[in-house]
Amino acid sequence: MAKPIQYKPKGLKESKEVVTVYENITVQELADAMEKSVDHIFEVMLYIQYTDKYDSPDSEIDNFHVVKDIIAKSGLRFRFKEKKKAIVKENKDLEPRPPPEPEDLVRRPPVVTVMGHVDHGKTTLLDMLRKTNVVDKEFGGITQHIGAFSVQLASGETITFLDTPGHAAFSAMRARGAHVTDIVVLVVAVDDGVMGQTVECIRHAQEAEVPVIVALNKVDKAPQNVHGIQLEDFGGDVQAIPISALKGDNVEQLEEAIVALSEVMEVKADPSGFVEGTVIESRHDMGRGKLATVLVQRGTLKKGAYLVAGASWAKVRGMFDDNGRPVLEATPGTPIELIGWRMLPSAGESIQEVESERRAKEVVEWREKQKKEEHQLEAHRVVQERADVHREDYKRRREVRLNKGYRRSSLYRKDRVKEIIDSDVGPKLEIVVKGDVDGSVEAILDTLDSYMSEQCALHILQYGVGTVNEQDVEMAANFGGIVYGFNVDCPETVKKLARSKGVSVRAHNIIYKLMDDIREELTSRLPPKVVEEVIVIHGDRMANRRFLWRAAGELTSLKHFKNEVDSIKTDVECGICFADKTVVPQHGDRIICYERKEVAQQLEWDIDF
Ligand SMILES: Nc1nc2c(ncn2[C@@H]2O[C@H](COP(=O)(O)OP(=O)(O)OP(=O)(O)O)[C@@H](O)[C@H]2O)c(=O)[nH]1
Repeated sequence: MAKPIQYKPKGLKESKEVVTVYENITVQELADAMEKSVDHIFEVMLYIQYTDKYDSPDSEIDNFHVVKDIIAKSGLRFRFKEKKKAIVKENKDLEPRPPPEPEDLVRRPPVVTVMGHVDHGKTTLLDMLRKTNVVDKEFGGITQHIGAFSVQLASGETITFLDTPGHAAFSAMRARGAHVTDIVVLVVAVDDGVMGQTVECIRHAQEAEVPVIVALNKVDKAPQNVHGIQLEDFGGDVQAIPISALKGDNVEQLEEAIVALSEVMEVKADPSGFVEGTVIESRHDMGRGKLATVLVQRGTLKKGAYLVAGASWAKVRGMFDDNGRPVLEATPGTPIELIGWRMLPSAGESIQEVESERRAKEVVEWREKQKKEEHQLEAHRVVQERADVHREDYKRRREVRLNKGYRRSSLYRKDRVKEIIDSDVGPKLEIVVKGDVDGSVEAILDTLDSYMSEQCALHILQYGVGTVNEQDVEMAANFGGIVYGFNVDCPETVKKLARSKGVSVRAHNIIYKLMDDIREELTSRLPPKVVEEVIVIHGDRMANRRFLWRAAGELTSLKHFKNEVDSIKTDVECGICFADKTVVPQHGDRIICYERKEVAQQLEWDIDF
């Protein structure tokens, strides 16, 4: 007797889509691999045990059975693959130079920032300090504001002052982690005393661990107040030097105090090797182009050097001091303005010298790429966050809908929750219904209630009376749905929004036409049905037909003697080979051949008006 063959038809199984997965795949990655939404994965997980912990798109699914289950429940098959190791990119950024050897250090000018409360005399003091410069200004150089200037004292010492507006610049530099200032000169007008900004400046200086020298200013105005200034807040031993910035009294004493303090602090730097520095200011000059004031902090800068600052680079074409005079080289502690930038660097950015233009470009490219990747990650994070909010919102709304037991439509009955959710896997139509009056909306919903088929799920996202509005469109957009309006308008602005979101808004004023429209939409979503027709063999030629042995899948070979043939005639002997090699045909087995055809599905819905 012929033994019934029990194998499953392989040929049919092959038609399922295969999802490639790997260990510890995240919810998002699984959704991507399945070409489904993250929501879909979460919903399927509602029906799988021990999945509560996978509650965000970034959650790694560490239980492979869960992954398999999700895929199976979605009507797909899986293939396991080793996760590709993340390619470690070669870091092309610059390495900071190792700290200098103590024997390479030499004294350099201290860098001073002048701070103080508004109107206490910062600008007046800076002007006066500039005037104390003993260096010959015959060159005709006009004092320029470049953000910093050097003052050479009669003693031969040099001090560098930063004159970018007070603490704003100081804070900006600090925010970028630039440690530029060695000493803060805090201007306190004796006629006004310690004020709000004074205290703030002290705090800034203390946080940056920069020592403070107090310039008690305007002593010419109120000399009697000098001893009344309370300096306790300044912490520790703070030098206070009474000056008149306006008249220049004691300004040299202040400079000497700065030099003395810098000696105690051993303000030193290594003038050899590749240059390191900080951008103090940058600007566009009509005539000279892109300019940046740079404070050299290590090495000696020369014309022709290649510098990188942030994501910009320069080949130094020229260097100028604060009097606009060209300089040939700049040693540590020296501020210079330089030209040759491809892009303007920002204040506070640190500068490093590189060996060549090629290297400068490479570093900049690398940094730009890094920045872009960071932006992309950030954008991805924002999108994720929004998706999370959306998902929560969707769950909440669905919960409300289900808890109401949904009087209107059997589509929402609680006992059908699972079906609804499962139906998310298959074809579905999401709609928003708006009508002119209660009665018409009611009539539409009643008619939709008569749709019971499970061929394509029909979800009513929301319904109501009134014109189609933005919210209807947003709702439809979120679910890839369609808005149906019955006897209602759709304002131009809403139409525009719908266009931009790719939402179709359909206006009808005859109810059966609206229903036909919905029926068409439902039908168009049905996948073609695969039917199997038993091929009648009697003497027919069967060219181009595919054979199916129900048990053994497709025929991979059909031979007449030694020749591969397309068909075989009735009563002619032939050799056949099956895809499934595990099947051993037995004497008396019947071979039934099928042809598989795809036919359009008909929607089962008798609309009852
Ligand atoms: N009598 C006297 N007036 C001074 C002295 N120093 C500055 N002033 C005056 O105080 C006023 C304010 O001085 P500025 O140098 O502009 O003060 P500032 O701190 O730079 O002010 P902001 O830039 O607004 O924060 C000006 O009218 C100066 O002339 C001083 O030593 N004696």
